[in-house]
Amino acid sequence: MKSLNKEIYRNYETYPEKVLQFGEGNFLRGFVDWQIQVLNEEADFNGSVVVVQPRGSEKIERLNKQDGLYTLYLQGMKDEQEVDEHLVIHSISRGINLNADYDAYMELAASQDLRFVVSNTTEAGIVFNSEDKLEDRPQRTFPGKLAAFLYYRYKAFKGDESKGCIIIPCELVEDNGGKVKGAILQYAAHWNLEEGFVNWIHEANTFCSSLVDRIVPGFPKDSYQEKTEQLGYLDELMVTGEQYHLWVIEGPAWVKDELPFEKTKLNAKIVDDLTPYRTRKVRILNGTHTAMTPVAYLCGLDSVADAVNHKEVGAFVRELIAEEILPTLEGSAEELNTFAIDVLDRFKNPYIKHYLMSISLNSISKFRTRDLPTLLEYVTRRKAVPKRMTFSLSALIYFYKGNRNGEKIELQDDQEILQFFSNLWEKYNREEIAIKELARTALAEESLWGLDLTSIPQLEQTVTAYLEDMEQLGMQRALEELTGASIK
Ligand SMILES: NC(=O)c1ccc[n+]([C@@H]2O[C@H](COP(=O)([O-])OP(=O)(O)OC[C@H]3O[C@@H](n4cnc5c(N)ncnc54)[C@H](O)[C@@H]3O)[C@@H](O)[C@H]2O)c1
Ligand SMILES: O=P(O)(O)OC[C@@H](O)[C@@H](O)[C@H](O)[C@H](O)CO
Repeated sequence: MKSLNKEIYRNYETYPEKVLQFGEGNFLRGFVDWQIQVLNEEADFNGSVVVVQPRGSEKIERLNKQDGLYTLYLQGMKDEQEVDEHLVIHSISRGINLNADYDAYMELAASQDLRFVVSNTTEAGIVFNSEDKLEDRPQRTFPGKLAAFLYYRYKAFKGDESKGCIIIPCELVEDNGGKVKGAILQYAAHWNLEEGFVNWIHEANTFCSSLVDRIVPGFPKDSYQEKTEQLGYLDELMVTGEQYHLWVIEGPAWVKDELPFEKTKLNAKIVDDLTPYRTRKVRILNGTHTAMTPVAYLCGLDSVADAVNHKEVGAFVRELIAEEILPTLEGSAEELNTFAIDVLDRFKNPYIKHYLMSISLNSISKFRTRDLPTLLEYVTRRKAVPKRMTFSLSALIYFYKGNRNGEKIELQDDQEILQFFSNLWEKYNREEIAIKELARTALAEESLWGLDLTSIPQLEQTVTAYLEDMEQLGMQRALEELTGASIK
């Protein structure tokens, strides 16, 4: 069978290269590149995307082998109807392998057409590394690469202020636009770049923070064969995602003229302040994902849909949202409730299999940013610990024991974090410490949570009790004890 490329798929227009994209991952391909295609088709955006890989080069080579083409499945509810559609995305003109062809990257910096930069380099990507040099080909970090790119552009156009870029990071990090700009300025200072460049960064470029929302589980490993037979071609870059999408971009109103979302069916908006959208999404959607994962996985479940459809786990998830997450958020209770109902419907999407293990990646830092604020706010408002969120925290500590019914769990987190928990559970297994001490040591570790959690009244005792239940009864029965208790 042939592979997807422009020999077998020719039916599309090509456009000037207007967007530089840092990241070749599933999310950007299932979200931004699809939106660029819709902007071209419905609003004359007239632009294509050049992709660079923030680290490595293997996926860029695969992208180029397919001439930037790939099949996107969008499956789920749309306007209250079930929709299962797929289309070939052709908005990517090419990928540049920065290790092999850095010159092409420098040439792109001098392009008249280029106007936008987008990125998704995970929570770990927006960083400064003092070892990066301007002369590196390429620099190690994403901001290092972008700082060099913008400097070549500044030089190529002799500081022309009309040649700046609109930079829209998509990383799920607060103030992502400000953080990228801060890192660029740090590189400018570190590399002793001239004041004119720093002024050009401020005056000619617009850094827009953004909030993205679409569940994109990515490559359909369970249904790839079936999909390939239906399509009649091989596609290593196939992506699956839900129908729902929201892109909120914080920036000046004139950005609407350059990104004409309003002329399209896209659920994308340019706003003055994205904070309310972000807090709501991160606490309700991502927070619930992260909080349910260790509980559901240790009950023997593998996907988000399995979890919300399970009697006890589903009830746990719904009560967690209703009783603990929503009451700790600011804003209209009705709007928050509607958003939460939609999120639960999205979790049940029968078309996509969103694996709990993929959500579990870096769970400790995710709990810290997505769930701990709920726990702390609840304690402040109610003067008591939220029992379901505390149960999740206990389940998370239990998950890092690394064992499900005798099978090893492939934990994915920073090496130091994995080592910390492995040492702790080994001490417990050797009977050197009891659960109480294990709970205290884990909760007191500020490097994990950003604060000493034993300072929260009743938290240590509650976590100890839940961990004892988990150890003695197993997760399913420990959960039954909890939900049974909550019904009384
Ligand atoms: N998949 C989703 O449903 C979804 C939805 C919204 C947001 N996100 C965000 O996207 C990220 C995951 O992206 P994905 O789902 O496309 O996964 P992916 O594994 O397909 O892509 C990850 C991308 O991040 C890059 N990357 C990883 N670590 C990096 C680092 N230290 N420095 C620079 N680049 C790095 C990789 O090169 C790759 O381009 C997460 O941070 C998540 O919060 C994902
Ligand atoms: O992608 P992660 O690993 O940061 O988080 C897992 C999920 O919570 C996340 O991917 C959501 O599905 C997404 O943020 C929805 O917009």
